[in-house]
Formats: sequence, structure tokens, C-alpha cells
Amino acid sequence: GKKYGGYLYPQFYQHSCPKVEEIVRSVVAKAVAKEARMAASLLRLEFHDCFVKGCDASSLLDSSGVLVSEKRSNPNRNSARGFEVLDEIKSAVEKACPHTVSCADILALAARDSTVLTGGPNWEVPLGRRDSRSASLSGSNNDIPAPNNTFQTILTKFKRQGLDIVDLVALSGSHTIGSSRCTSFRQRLYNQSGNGLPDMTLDQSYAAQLKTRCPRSGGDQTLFFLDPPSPTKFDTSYFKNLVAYKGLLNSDEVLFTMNAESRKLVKLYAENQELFFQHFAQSMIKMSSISPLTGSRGEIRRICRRVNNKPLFKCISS
Ligand code: HEM
Ligand SMILES: [Ca+2]
Repeated sequence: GKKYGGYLYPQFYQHSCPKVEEIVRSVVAKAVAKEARMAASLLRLEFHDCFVKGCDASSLLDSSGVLVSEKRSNPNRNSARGFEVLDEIKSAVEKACPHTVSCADILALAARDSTVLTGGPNWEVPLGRRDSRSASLSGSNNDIPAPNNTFQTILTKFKRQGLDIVDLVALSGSHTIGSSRCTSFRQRLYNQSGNGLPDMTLDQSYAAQLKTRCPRSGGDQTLFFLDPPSPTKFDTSYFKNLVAYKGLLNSDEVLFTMNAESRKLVKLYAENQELFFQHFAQSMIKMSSISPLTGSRGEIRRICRRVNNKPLFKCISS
């Protein structure tokens, strides 16, 4: 395809850094043991990276000079987390194999390891991505779906990345782990369509329960599990919630209420963990292969938070 293709392969570091997968896994395991939510946070970072200019670790860059960080965007501000863990992985990998493994590949591996560590499927991660020398704040604001987007808008944003409705439903299954802030779903509780009424598709007793900790105003940052029955276990519980009209985000519930095809997939995944896991792994490989920088494009960053300094002679000669 145009956006993903045969440039990445799992053995990319076989000779140059044979221990990379082991190093990433051990740091992720340590971080998740310390804080279970970290698995969710790392998995989400891969999504937010790949949807903006492809999987190029643009999402990991801090603001510096003219570069404006994607960390300031609406989907990421006060929300994206896990950057310290990636710093720790990167420095461990740099020690073993200096200037060899990209931050984009480290993030793709960390997302896979986070899935496995919480009980989800395993897959071989195609490798060979390189890191961008820029970020896109506008891309981060526009290309990552928002929780109050309509089903059609969300699907359109997935299709723009070369992803389809199966990818959308399977990957939304990531919300089987992790948390959301009150501000991300408040609208559903009080004023879904601008007429002062709640979202009628939200289970009423669940809504009442959410309102106690997510009031009309205040408490924006208060955290709620995306999948309350099993917030740290990668399982089918998320899809069972949707079938029971207990999806937390509007973008979750619309997968069951707004489209016949996605509704069918939600019901299938709710009852068939094996199928969900199989599709999830497939879709993660697809998402993690969006527009990679390969060959001599981009660079291997030394620190994931900033682009490498260019040596002076390059500036003069070019
Ligand atoms: C389909 C469109 C999607 C929308 C609208 C969406 C939206 C959101 C929102 C609003 C949150 C809570 C953020 C906060 O309040 O701080 C969240 C959390 C999360 N999202 Fe999504 N998401 C989508 C798809 C995905 C995909 C494709 C993945 C991964 C493949 C993913 C993984 C996660 C995870 C794991 C969390 C929890 C993060 C944590 O606890 O730190 N999401 N998402
Ligand atoms: Ca990116």
C-alpha cells in the first residue's frame, strides 16, 4: 500500500542490536510492575505517534527553538504520559548499541510489550523505522480522533491513515486498559447535543455513578477507568460494556450504536477473545507501519525528546 509497506521487518536489528527486544521488555516490565497504568499510557503513545506524520517518534519531542511539541495538542495536553519510561529504555538501549535503534522502533516495541504484559496478544513487531526531525502540533490536533467526534468522523480519520472499520473497532479495544479524565466524557453526562440533555444511549445507573465524581464543573482531571470491571487486564470486558451501554467515552459507545458493521464487530469481540486478539495484533502491525521513515530518511535520535545536533560542516556544505 501507499502508507504502509514492506520496508519494515522484525529482524532489522538482528546483528546490530540483538538484545534490543529484551532490553525494551525488561524496562517496560519494571515500569508496569511499579504502576499498572503505564502499560495503557505506552500503548496510547504509539497511537498518538502513528496518527501524526506516521510512526516517526514525532510525539516524543519536547518543544525546542522553532520546534513546537505535539505534547501541547488537545489530545495530549494533561493526558499523554510515559515519556520518562521511553527515556529510560532509550538510555539502556544506547548503552548496549549506541546510535543504532530509533525511538520510533522503541515505542512500537513498548506498545507490544505493554499489551502482552497486561494479558493481551503477542505479535512480531516489524522494525526499521527512523526518527523525524520535526513535530506537527496541527497534525496532532486534527488527525487524532476526539472522544466527542461522530462515528463517521472517527472512521474517516482512520481511513485517512489507511485503516478500516475492523482496525477501528479492534484498536478501540485498547480501552480495555487505562483511564480517562472526567473532561473527556463530561458532555455525555449533562449536555450531549447542546440541548441540556444527557446522552440517552448511556446506561442511567452508570451515568448517575459517573456524575458523583465528574460534576458539571470542576474535577476535570479526575480519573476514571475506561473498563471498570478489569482496568489493568487486556480482555474482552470493554466490548461487553459497550453491548450493555456502559462505554465510558462517546467514541466507545458509538461503535455499538451508530453503525451496523461496527456493532457486529463489537458483539463478535465481546464473545470471542481469540478473534479480538487476532484482529488486534493484525491492526497494531498495520497502525505501527503507517508512513515510516526508512533508509536514509530521518535519523536515529540519541535522546527521544530532541532531534540530534547537526555537525557544523553539514550546515556549511548544504
Ligand atoms: C477510536 C478513536 C479513539 C479516541 C476518540 C480515543 C480517545 C481517548 C481518550 C479521550 C482517552 C482518555 C484521555 C484522557 O482523558 O486523558 C483515551 C485513553 C486511552 N486510549 Fe484512546 N482513543 C481512541 C483510539 C485509541 C487507540 C487506537 C488506541 C491504541 C491503539 C488507544 C489507546 C488508549 C489507551 C490505552 C488509553 C488509556 C491511557 C492511559 O491510561 O494513560 N485509543 N483515548
Ligand atoms: Ca508521528
